[in-house]
Amino acid sequence: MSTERIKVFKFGGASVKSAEAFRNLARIVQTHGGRQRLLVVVSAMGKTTNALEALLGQAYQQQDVAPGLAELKEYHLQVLQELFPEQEHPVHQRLEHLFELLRHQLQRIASGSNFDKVYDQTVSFGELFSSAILHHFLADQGLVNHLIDSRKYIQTDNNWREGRVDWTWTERLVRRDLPQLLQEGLVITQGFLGGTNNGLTTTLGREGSDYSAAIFAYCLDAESMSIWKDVEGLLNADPKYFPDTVRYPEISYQETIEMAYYGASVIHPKTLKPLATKKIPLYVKSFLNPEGEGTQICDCRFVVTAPAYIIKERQCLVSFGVKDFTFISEKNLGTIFNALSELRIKINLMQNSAISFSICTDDNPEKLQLLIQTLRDQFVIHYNTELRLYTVKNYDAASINRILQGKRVLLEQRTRTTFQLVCRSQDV
Ligand SMILES: Nc1ncnc2c1ncn2[C@@H]1O[C@H](COP(=O)(O)OP(=O)(O)O)[C@@H](O)[C@H]1O
Ligand SMILES: N[C@@H](CC(=O)OP(=O)(O)O)C(=O)O
Repeated sequence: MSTERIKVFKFGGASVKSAEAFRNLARIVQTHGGRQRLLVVVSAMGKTTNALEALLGQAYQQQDVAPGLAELKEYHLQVLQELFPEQEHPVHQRLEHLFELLRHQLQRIASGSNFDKVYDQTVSFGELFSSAILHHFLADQGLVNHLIDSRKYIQTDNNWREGRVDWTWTERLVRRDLPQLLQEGLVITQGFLGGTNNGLTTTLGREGSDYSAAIFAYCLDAESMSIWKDVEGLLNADPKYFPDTVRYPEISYQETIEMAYYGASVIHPKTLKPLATKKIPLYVKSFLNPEGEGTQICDCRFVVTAPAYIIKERQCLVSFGVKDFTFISEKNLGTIFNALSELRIKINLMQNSAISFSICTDDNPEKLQLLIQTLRDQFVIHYNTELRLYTVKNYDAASINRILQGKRVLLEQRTRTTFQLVCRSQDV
């Protein structure tokens, strides 16, 4: 069966946050997608994943989850009520059932259990809710669609909260079933979720639905993938921080991978590799202005039109000093890197001097305490939190001046193309 003309659309939390958002999504599918050969990947509604994380935290500490659960259910039921006013509609029963499963799941959580494993079994409900709603809503709009369970297709190991994809199995399963289903109509599935070979749920990392869509696009040799966002495309900065952004009409995979790596939250960093491998173009489009040109990310030569500004919030700067006035040696560095790798702590920036070594990393208090416990006998460790990491790609004098203005710099680094600095979050 030919898989040539399949397209993949991904809709994030913002594009399914309300009943009106679901209606808008259906219009986009009708106008820009079509009735067949389109795979739609959907994230949890609005901030549902955050709400589920909070519920999980309460359940883990044996606190009462009832009020939070009721609030989350109420949010979903309100949207449901607007989209499906008739009470006999099967979607109502389906959502009731899913919320009952979630309630049981939260009840079962024991305080000593493997937190990361339980996380995946719990936080995954957001996408199960949204995909069930979308499946029924599109069907009611006359858009024939199959709802598939992405946990049965995206196969991962049990690296909880950041499942590593088994590409061979995933490709085999996707190619076995989906081309046929895609000939018959649309296929709807959940972003963010994977499954292990013994039937447990995994997740692919926060905001990982872009990556899910790219995995399906890769396995189906898709013609293109489009991610529908609340911005006009890939911009040179996050408009939530910068009032004067410009859109890149076309940009290379390489440039975008680097932006995502440095923290441009518009695209999950793992998304680009599968697409670049098969040269599948990625369109970043606005669900608020679907006719807009958006951005095409492809195998092109990028001509720099504006420096890119990237901000990573909630950073922590940790410095390791030797205790005996000897220098930081390769052996010392080896010890530090081993501990970081064991604890899965990612380095966002690093720098060494004669007697100390510093890293900038995402602020995670639990992991930081474990790191200190592991290394405190060998190093003097100091840390600062509530920091921000700024990166300017393709910088010039004006962009550096702009970033430096009003900041007390804790650490600064530059290469030929990239300027980075760490400063306090309150220095704006
Ligand atoms: N360089 C950038 N270009 C466009 N948007 C950006 C950029 N950097 C960060 N963003 C932010 O990404 C947001 C969209 O991504 P995200 O919230 O993850 O979407 P969704 O969850 O709906 O998929 C925008 O609202 C914007 O604030
Ligand atoms: N719902 C998950 C996965 C995701 O990708 O969401 P979004 O597309 O809304 O960023 C999260 O919030 O992490």
